[in-house]
Amino acid sequence: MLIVADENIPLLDAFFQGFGEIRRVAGRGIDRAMVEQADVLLVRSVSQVNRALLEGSQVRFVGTCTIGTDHLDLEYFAEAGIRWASAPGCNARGVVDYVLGSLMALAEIEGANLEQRTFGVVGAGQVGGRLIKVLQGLGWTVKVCDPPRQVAEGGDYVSLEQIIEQCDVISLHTPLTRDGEQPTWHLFDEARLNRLKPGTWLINAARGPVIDNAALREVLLEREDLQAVLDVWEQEPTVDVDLADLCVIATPHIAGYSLDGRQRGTAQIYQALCDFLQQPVAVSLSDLLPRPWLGGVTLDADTDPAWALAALCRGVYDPRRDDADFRRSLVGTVSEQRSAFDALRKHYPPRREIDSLNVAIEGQSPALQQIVTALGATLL
Ligand SMILES: NC(=O)c1ccc[n+]([C@@H]2O[C@H](COP(=O)([O-])OP(=O)(O)OC[C@H]3O[C@@H](n4cnc5c(N)ncnc54)[C@H](O)[C@@H]3O)[C@@H](O)[C@H]2O)c1
Ligand SMILES: O=C(O)[C@H](O)[C@H](O)COP(=O)(O)O
Repeated sequence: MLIVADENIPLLDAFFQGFGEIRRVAGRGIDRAMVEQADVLLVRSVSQVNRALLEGSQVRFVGTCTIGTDHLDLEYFAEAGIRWASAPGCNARGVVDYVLGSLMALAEIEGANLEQRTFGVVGAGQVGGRLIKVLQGLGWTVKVCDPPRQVAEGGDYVSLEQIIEQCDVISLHTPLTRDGEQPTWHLFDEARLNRLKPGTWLINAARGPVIDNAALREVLLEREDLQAVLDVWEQEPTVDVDLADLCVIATPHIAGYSLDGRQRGTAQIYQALCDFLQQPVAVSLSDLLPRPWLGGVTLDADTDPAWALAALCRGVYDPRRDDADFRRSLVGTVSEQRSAFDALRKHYPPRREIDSLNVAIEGQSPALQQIVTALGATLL
């Protein structure tokens, strides 16, 4: 069996060498000739997998080691009888850590009290759902917009217009969709961006085109009160440098790049391939993932809860280092910037998720206990 795989998929050998030959290719440059003889194609989000790539090949299984599936032509797969799998939720916690780290940075930069803000989460799936749980666990006010879930399940949801009118912080966690009842392409267009409440913080760690980037650039130029955090960009790996300059935090699509999340993505696709081939699962991620290394922290019961919250979140992940590296890369020609975008991602340093963190509290402090539990760190 020939497996053609994006070279940036971690643990390829550990999971897949038992199946046959693994041929590594650059994900962004995958072409027909590379996949023609492949039985299995393993990708990440940078490869467009569609009829133009696969027609005439012998590929029967496509696995994307990512949450997002907007780079896959699922209609064509159904028509061609190609089985596919993605990795739902694999790096959702990494994105939550990114959002929390961004909130802590913004609170510091703006001198804002997070407890007094109203949070809006748009998209309550794997990522948004986890984020909502953390924010509610902290006792903060959260409004949620998810029309597909509202229709399917009912529940306590608000409209997008209510989010825009009522929220001080808006975090986007929808898939990128162009069709259907609730398409998200340019969900935040010029009109909606202009209606944001004064002082709104807008965070996009979903997919770039969920926000009209050109419109956002114009609105940010006009409205200095708004703060934007962007991890994803409309024309990745090309970035609108003027827009990046106007963002308070700008990063090269690394929100979900926790070590755990990336390796979990590979493990989920390995399991899906075993299922497709009707083979037993023989390799386990827990045997491969390095032991948690964030270590332990001891908090005195007198520690100020707001300080503890910021310190714990920043200890896990502070996006300002990635922001600085990214801004340094936005020089030279467009082609150099595109290469730098991919290089920052390819050589991304290992980052652990918050459950690697053990927190002990010396003395009795229900407020600190609530914070540690809400964040998902391990309370000793
Ligand atoms: N930046 C990163 O590194 C990174 C990492 C992981 C995931 N992502 C992206 O984050 C997004 C969310 O991922 P997920 O795993 O939570 O997806 P998910 O499919 O689990 O959840 C998405 C939710 O959005 C809702 N939704 C769909 N259309 C909507 C609309 N018009 N308005 C409001 N809600 C809508 C769905 O009902 C669903 O509940 C995806 O775009 C994914 O590709 C980015
Ligand atoms: O969809 C996802 O899982 C994330 O956006 C993921 O982090 C994308 O990473 P990439 O496939 O571009 O390496």
